[in-house]
Amino acid sequence: MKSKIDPAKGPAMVSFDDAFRRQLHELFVWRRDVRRFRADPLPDGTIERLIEIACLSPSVGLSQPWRFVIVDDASRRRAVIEDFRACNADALRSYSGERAAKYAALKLSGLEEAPGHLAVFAEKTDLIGAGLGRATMPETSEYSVVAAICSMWLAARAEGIGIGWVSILNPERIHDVLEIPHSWKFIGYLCIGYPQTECDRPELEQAKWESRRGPDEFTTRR
Ligand SMILES: Cc1cc2c(cc1C)N(C[C@H](O)[C@H](O)[C@H](O)COP(=O)(O)O)c1[nH]c(=O)[nH]c(=O)c1N2
Repeated sequence: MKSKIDPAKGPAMVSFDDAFRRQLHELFVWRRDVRRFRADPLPDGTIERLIEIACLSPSVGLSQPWRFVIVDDASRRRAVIEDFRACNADALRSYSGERAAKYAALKLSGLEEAPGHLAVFAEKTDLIGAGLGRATMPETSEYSVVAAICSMWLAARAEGIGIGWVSILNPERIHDVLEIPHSWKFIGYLCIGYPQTECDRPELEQAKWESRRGPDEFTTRR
């Protein structure tokens, strides 16, 4: 990718004002994990553009370990949906009583309706970055890919597009269905499309499964 720096003028400066910062905060508040999609298709090139943004994300040693697989093929999509149904049924069996009833009522993927399907992997063996930063923490490859997904998630929301992350899947089955090299680790399966509704609260909170807690609960000082 070409740098935007003009060698004659030096690096371009960019700054962000208060109005932008307020809007950015709204973007964080209104980004949602979306499971309910409208049927409208995504304009051509949308997923490719979101991938381009994801590729601007930080990565350990600049290793860019993200690998994206746009899943268009109907039979592969069906196989992913079947795998989700099987894994979700297994997950339901792990709960009992009121929790089980609540779990059964949740909608935990938009796989059937979403116009876009994107599987995301981390390449663990590639030499890009020459191993910098990974020697003691090889899992930083996966962290880098999660960072890329988060960038894409926010960028999509900024243009009214919803993303839903599906992890109720068997990674080995996803590898088989999509014919993925063994060195790629499955990170997540994303449903992409226009959301039916907008909300500033997580759907799991609305369903009284869990609530978003304040930062004090997760922050300490040493
Ligand atoms: C790694 C990972 C994996 C999953 C998720 C997220 C992440 C980060 N989430 C979405 C999750 O439920 C959601 O982010 C939280 O409930 C908070 O809601 P908002 O994202 O703020 O709308 C998610 N949601 C879902 O319906 N099915 C799923 O399989 C998963 N899996």
